[in-house]
Amino acid sequence: MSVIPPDAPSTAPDAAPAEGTGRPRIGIILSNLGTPDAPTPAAVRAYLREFLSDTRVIEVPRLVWFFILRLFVLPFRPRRVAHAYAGIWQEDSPMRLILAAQVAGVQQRLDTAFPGADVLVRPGMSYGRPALRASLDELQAAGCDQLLVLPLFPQYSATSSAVAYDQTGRWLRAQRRLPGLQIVRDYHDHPGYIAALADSIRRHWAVHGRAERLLFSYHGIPQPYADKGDPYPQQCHATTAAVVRALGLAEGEWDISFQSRFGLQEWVKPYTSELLAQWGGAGVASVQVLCPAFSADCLETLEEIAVENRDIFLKAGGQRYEYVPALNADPAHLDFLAGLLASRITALR
Ligand SMILES: C=CC1=C(C)c2cc3[nH]c(cc4nc(cc5[nH]c(cc1n2)c(C)c5CCC(=O)O)C(CCC(=O)O)=C4C)c(C)c3C=C
Ligand SMILES: [Fe+2]
Ligand SMILES: [Fe+2]
Repeated sequence: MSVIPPDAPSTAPDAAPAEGTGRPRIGIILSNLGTPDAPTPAAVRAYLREFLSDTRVIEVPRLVWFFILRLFVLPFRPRRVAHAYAGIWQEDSPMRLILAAQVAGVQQRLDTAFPGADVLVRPGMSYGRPALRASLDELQAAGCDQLLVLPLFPQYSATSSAVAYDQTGRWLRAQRRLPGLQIVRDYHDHPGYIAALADSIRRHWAVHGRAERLLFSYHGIPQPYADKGDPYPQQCHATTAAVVRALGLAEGEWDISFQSRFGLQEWVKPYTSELLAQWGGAGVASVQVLCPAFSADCLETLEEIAVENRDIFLKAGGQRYEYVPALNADPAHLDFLAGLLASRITALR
């Protein structure tokens, strides 16, 4: 369970802004969801306990969920999920490795764009390591008095992006000397992001040729969350429409679906696995799947989409299945992210 810091500001003296440069020192956090420390049941259990204790993610009444989580989820799920992580693990979790590469690439681009300026870029996970709040501590200790937080969720959801706001808010609550702060809420229809996605598909086509269908598969959320006003599904549809326009796709050449369903509730539909099974059975021979909600490859893309859903499609009768990788640390993605941040930095100077 995450520990909320005390409301009173810390007794430690806050670092002063950088002196002598005449410019504010700017700290940037690239934030993602978080991932276990190791592909083991113990590490996955610790990760799931923190993640699934967040009321942003699970809206079941606390006492009821306390028992469900401890009696039915944490004793069983970690073993199965750890096995899935073991299948995608590199020297570390892909999400953490990719975030480190994204941070390095954005730092290098901002150093070039703002020569002589003090811009520090750091990674920050909502759950697990490196924690968003620890990176904020680090930036503050380095004297940053202007902070920019960029959650790497292109489409806003209360279950993902809002957690980065919550973590930042908890950190602020414990500070006496507050920095200037901006948080990027979403970039689901930003022309640079749409261009980077469309370009990644064109590059995939250049190597592999085209398939009969292009499927845009997004991480799902429970349908009741959408009914209560979470704009995530609309933003997923808007991203898809913009990429479809950029690629000039015709009706019938593409579709949209939602993956990663968890629990017994109804989630936003159609479900990726059901749609792929239906297509395979209906004679669709080839499909390419893109996951635009994920700025970095992770368990949900490398295992659920690239392995599990491939099996579903091929077993149902499909013949060719390809996953188009996430934007990760592609130069076009890093250029876009650095450009998005540069426009905010310019407004600060
Ligand atoms: C109610 C449960 C969940 C909601 C709502 C949810 C929303 C959501 N998640 C992401 C991005 C990622 N989720 C990832 C893993 C993951 N997600 C859930 C549950 C919900 N997600 C679980 C339980 C897990 C862990 C794996 C498992 O037990 O099945 C990941 C991958 C992390 C990794 O380590 O690789 C990402 C990324 C978004 C964008 C989102 C809402 C839009
Ligand atoms: Fe998730
Ligand atoms: Fe999943």
